[in-house]
Amino acid sequence: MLYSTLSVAAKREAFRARLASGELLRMPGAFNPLSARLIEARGFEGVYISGAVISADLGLPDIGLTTLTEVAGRARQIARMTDLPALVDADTGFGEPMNVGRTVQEMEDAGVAGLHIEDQVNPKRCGHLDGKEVVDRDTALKRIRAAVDGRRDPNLLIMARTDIRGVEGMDAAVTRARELVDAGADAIFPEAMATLEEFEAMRRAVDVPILANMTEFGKSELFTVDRLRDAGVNLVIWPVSLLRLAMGAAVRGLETLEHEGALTSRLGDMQHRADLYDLLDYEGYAHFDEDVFTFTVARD
Ligand SMILES: C[C@](O)(C(=O)O)[C@H](CC(=O)O)C(=O)O
Ligand SMILES: [Mg+2]
Repeated sequence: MLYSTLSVAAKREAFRARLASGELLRMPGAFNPLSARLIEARGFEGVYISGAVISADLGLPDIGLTTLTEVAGRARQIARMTDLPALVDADTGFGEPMNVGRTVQEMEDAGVAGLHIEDQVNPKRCGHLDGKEVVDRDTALKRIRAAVDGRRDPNLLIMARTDIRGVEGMDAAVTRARELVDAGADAIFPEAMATLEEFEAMRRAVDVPILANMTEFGKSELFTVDRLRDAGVNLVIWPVSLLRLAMGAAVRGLETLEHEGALTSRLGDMQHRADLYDLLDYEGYAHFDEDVFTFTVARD
């Protein structure tokens, strides 16, 4: 009922512990608070909060148009709805290194377990598109140092994302990843790795957890969880996948409505009302009503 039953501190601690255990944590992207509930109910280990999804949800492209306030607000709505740890996409940190410090504090207050900050120039773009640019080494490291300085809860996971692979190649990516770890990053998100061998090279390069981005229609081949685990990956995200699936279903549903004038033939594709109510814990609210509001007042 209502929000997560765990405190934010407990979620961060659990996230750190699971990462330290070496298991591979699967974190599908929640496109809204309700889908975070579904991810938890299906037994996944975490929830990813994607910048691309937040932008798309607002009808905007993912080119740095969203503000810190919008992203932190959505992160709060999603993170509070689940007992799972949430990892949020903080893009380039929303400004200069000083802003990055503030971004970290806002995200801490929003209740996420971790966030990632990337080394793209502003305005950023999707990491799987051509023509992106990265900042110089100094600026990239300053962003991470500012993030670490801004953090108040040592259990908040600060992940550095590097986009340099798609710009300067794999050697540069390995060097940048090592430098980001030296600057204080707790984990590395090597963006747009093309092959499993590239993930393995990144695995050998740093001794902190690494993340694999299994976004569709991008630069990376889509590897299974088992193959990523064997390559030594610690976290995997499918950032936009649930939104893509839901939008794909919406397109097909609208087509049916156009052609058939009713959605009867699509009922099997829909989440049943009963399943929605389970997810929302309607029953818990009903009991609450009974226990709290159904009482008799004695008159004498
Ligand atoms: C992970 C990502 O940063 C996101 O915002 O979800 C995107 C995903 C995408 O656009 O497919 C990315 O840059 O990879
Ligand atoms: Mg993003």
